Amino acid sequence: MEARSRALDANAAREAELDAEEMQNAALVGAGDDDFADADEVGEEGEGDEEFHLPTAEEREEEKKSGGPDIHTVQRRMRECVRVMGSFKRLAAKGRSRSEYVQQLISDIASYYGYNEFLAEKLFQLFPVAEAIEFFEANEVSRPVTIRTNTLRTRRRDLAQALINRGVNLESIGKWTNVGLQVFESSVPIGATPEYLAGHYMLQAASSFLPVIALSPQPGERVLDMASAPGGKTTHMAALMENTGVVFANDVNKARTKSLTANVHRLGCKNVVVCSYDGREFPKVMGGFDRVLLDAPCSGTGIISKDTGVKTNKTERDFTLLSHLQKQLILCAIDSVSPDSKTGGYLVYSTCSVTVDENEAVVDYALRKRPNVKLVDTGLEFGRPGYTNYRGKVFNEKVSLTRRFYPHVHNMDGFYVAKFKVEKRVKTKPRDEDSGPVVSTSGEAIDADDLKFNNDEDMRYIEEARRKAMKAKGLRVTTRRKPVEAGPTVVEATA
Ligand SMILES: C[S@@+](CC[C@H](N)C(=O)[O-])C[C@H]1O[C@@H](n2cnc3c(N)ncnc32)[C@H](O)[C@@H]1O
Repeated sequence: MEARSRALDANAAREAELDAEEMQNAALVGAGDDDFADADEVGEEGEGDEEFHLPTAEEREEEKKSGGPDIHTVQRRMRECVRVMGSFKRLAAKGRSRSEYVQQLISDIASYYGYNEFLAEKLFQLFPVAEAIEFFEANEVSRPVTIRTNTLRTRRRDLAQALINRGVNLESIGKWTNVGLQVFESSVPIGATPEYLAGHYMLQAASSFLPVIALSPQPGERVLDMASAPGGKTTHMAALMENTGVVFANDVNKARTKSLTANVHRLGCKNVVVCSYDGREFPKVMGGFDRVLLDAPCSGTGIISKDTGVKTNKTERDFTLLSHLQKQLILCAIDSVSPDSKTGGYLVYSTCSVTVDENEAVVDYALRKRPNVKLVDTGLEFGRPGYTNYRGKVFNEKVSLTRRFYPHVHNMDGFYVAKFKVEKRVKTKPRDEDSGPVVSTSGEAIDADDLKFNNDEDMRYIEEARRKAMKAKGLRVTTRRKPVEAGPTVVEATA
């Protein structure tokens, strides 16, 4: 009886959630002005004379076999599905479920925008229905060209003047940055002007300014940029530090450190040391930093408008491997920060991806494995709060202090920023001769084993993802492999 009542409560809660989502969708549909947002204007019956029919699973199969529907059918179907899902109870066809509309919509999004269905679904799930369409639409449009003034060489107003004199039409990006300029049009190539060659600016996406602003490195500090090539953020940090202290600019990829070194020289950064280690070797190779930036290797789902290959070249396995690598890197980054730093003791974690696996899940994992760190405000003036509850996963409530940035909301690349304060680890009386339980800064006792990177756990997920990927490709699935100690593949994306 009790269980039944709990189930009814859960159902009612889910219904209420869906109703709220419907209202939000309806508001978005009403507010937007893109192709899909005017769905309601065509009235209760939908558009055109022909009544809309949601294809059955069999009809969808037939459609696929015959080479897929024409673009107008797909467009109309997407509009209709968005409209129906904006007010499901009222508009859905009798006997058809919400998941049938969702499946159809995801499949149409994939074919219309050119994604594989796996990624289309993963990204679709991040937003209410109508907003998801806005996100996919925004990925079809290039973001504004932006540059960052190198304050080691010039002032923004002098740079703006010099470029205007060369026929560049530009404006400041926004109040949140005093070094950014947005280029509207230019009669000269912006990556080859004398000012560019003299290092007066860096061609850099606006979103890339955010983690450095959040980290806020100070003059005289010792800073690590753990994954730094080609150096957009390293050189920004060097400038904020006024060429004092030291920035260790590391990247595992030796070839990429060439462009990093070139940028360091061009921009006149004298406080940068370039090195090439796997980030997972820190802090063994070096530690005790006042601040660390981990601009992690990621899937690049925030920069699809720049790299359209992401639409089709990512599988579930890639996300599992990346999340695994990101978790390993973030623990090493935390351990490289000096909790005794007089001026800092901070880590910023960022990615140019919008998936939860690469962002909130990694941050939440770090909080669980390192009880001596806490999330703090990023200090950024805008951005949506990180998810604390996502599709059944519940994260630490402080994850709401992290920030998400989206192309359709902020007109910049999709991005994620989290800022941690690292405090001292406190040990209580030893359990045996050489090790004792660690307690969190809140005094909670933590099992020492729990602090280690759980390789086996992640390898199980990786193996499962490999099997699924093989199945999806129609390949025969081999017997389950034992977890191996192999380092994950590095999938790169530049911000
Ligand atoms: C998002 S990009 C960094 C962009 C850079 N921060 C910037 O602003 O110009 C990620 C970088 O991580 C590097 N990387 C990948 N795996 C790594 C690892 N295990 N250790 C250190 N760097 C790694 C890649 O070579 C790539 O240059």
